[in-house]
Amino acid sequence: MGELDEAFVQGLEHRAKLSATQIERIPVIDLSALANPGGNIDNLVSEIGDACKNWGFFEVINHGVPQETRQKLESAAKKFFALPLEEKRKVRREVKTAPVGYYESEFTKNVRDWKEVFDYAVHDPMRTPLLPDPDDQQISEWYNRWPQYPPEFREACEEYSRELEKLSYKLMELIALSLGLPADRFNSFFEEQISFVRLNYYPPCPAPDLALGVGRHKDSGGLTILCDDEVVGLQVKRKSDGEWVTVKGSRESYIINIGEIIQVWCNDAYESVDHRVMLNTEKERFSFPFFFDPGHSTVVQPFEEIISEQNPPKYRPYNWGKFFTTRRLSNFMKLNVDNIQIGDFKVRD
Ligand SMILES: O=C(O)CCC(=O)C(=O)O
Ligand SMILES: [Fe+2]
Repeated sequence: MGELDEAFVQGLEHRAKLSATQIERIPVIDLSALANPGGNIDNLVSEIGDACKNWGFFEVINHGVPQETRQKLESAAKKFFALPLEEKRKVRREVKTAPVGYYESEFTKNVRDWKEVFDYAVHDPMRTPLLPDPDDQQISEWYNRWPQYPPEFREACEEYSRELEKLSYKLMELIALSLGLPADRFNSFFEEQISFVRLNYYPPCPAPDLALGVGRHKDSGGLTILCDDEVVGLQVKRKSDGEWVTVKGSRESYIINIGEIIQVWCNDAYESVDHRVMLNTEKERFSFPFFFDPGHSTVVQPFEEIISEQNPPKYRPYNWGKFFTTRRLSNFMKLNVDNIQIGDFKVRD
C-alpha cells in the first residue's frame, strides 16, 4: 500500500502499544455437545451466557465447520489479494452501484484503515435500503461480484458462507437459551438476512505505531464469527478494566463476538465490545469475519420478554436497514460527522 499518508494516522489516544504483545485468553467454549442431538446442553448454555456477559468475545472449538472449507477459503483469498491492483479493481466496490466486492480505501471513524477487503453477501441478491433518509422507500438488490481469478474463488467463498451460516444459527440458539428465551427466538429476523463475509488483508505497515488495520469499532449487526490466522493483530477492549488486550484464535477455532443488535435485543444484559486491529512491519495478516445480520426491515428494540418495570427499555426502536446503509456510506469516505451507533438510540435518564 506504499507510503503512509496522514489519512491513516490515528489520534494519540487510539494508537496501539506495540510492546503489549502478550496474548490474553478469552473463554474457550467446546461445542461438541451439539453434535449429540437430545444431549444435555445446560452447561454449554451457561458457559456461553457467562462469556457473553463478562467478555462479549469468546472462542469456539469443535464447532462442526470442516477444516477443509476453511483452508480452501484461506488459499483462494491469498491468491486473490496477491493479484495486481488493476485485476482486483475489476470487482471494486462502488458507493452507488456495488456495495460488495474489492475495496482498498475504507475508513473507520473517519480514519483510513491499513487494509484491503473483499466483501460478498451470504445470500444474493442482498436487499437493503438505497438511501439512509428515513422517508425514502427505495430498496436495492445487490448481487455479488466474483473475480475471474483464482477460478476456485467463488466456490470456496460460497462453501465457507454456507457452513458459517449453520454455525451462526447454532450460536444464536445457545445465546437465546442463555437469556431465558426460546431457542428459536431470533430466527425469524434472519429470514431475509443481509449477512456478509469480509475477507481482510492487512499488508505489512511501515508505521504500526501510528496506523491500525481497522480502527476501534463495535460490530453493528447480530453476531460475528471471525477466522484469524497465525499473525497476531486483533485487540479487544477488556470489559473488566477497559484495557486493550491482544487476542488470538487458533487454526481449530473461531472467535465469536456479540454485535450491537444482540446488545439492544437483550437490553444491555450482554454488550458488544470495542475491538481493533494492530499492524506490524514484517508480516501480512488475513482475517475473515462472517457478519450474521438480520433482514433490512427489522425494527431493532429490546425484547418485550426482557423488559419490565425494573428493567425499562434502554433503547428506542430503530430500523436496521437504515442503520446499515448509513454506516456503509460512512465507511466509504471521510466525513465530518461521527458514525451512527446504537448510542444514538439510547434512552436518556
Ligand atoms: O481482523 C480482525 O481480526 C478483525 C476485523 C474486524 O474487526 C472487522 O472487520 O470488523
Ligand atoms: Fe469488527
